[in-house]
Amino acid sequence: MTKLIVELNSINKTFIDGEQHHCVLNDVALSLHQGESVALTGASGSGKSTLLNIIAGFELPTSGTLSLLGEPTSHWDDKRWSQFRHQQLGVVFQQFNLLTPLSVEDNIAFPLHLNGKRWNSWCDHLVETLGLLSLRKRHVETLSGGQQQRVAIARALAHQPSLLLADEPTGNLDQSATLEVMALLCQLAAEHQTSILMVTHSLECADFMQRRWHLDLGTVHE
Ligand SMILES: Nc1ncnc2c1ncn2[C@@H]1O[C@H](COP(=O)(O)OP(=O)(O)OP(=O)(O)O)[C@@H](O)[C@H]1O
Repeated sequence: MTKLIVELNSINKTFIDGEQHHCVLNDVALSLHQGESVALTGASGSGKSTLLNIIAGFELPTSGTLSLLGEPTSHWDDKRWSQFRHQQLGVVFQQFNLLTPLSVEDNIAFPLHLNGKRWNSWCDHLVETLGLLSLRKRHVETLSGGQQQRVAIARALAHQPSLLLADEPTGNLDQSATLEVMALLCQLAAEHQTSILMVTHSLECADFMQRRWHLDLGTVHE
């Protein structure tokens, strides 16, 4: 059996808004192994981003346990969370979240700096595969949406993370760019057995993933 990258047990998340208690996740139990890919689907407001935020440590569950790479996170301090995010986690956002004053190359190198690493042959491979070779020195704000999304993917994979969280990574792209970017994302993640958890509203994108988790009324159906 391959390594367990994410394990959620009896996860509950309730947001309190004044007198109102809003239960978003109800007794969620899930596991994601090394190299597996999962599409996370569900209606707007069903809790997809909340689940991603809990796995990335940006939000705490109300109750339940989260283990990452086999380690329970309940006693992790900020330093341990930062270490996990810098070394093991890659994130692709719908709005790219690139560092706009920087070039393509500097954006991709950013996670390497956080880990005390230097540009290497894997980065060259990412740049070439994602069609960014001629754009390396360009400032990211001068690029098209599709080009920026490819930079975001390169940046998320540059440090060879164990886990890639992607929130609607092709939400801003047209149909043909979506299919191309999805295929590249899967190919590159597979090269280092990176597990993927991807939020999507598109069944076409979901089909690129091996499994599907559907969130409905706080519960995940596979
Ligand atoms: N910080 C917060 N405080 C209060 N309620 C919140 C908070 N964050 C999220 N929620 C509520 O939790 C529910 C789930 O939100 P979430 O953003 O996880 O949904 P989603 O499935 O990602 O939606 P979408 O597809 O529209 O992005 C929503 O009803 C939202 O209003």
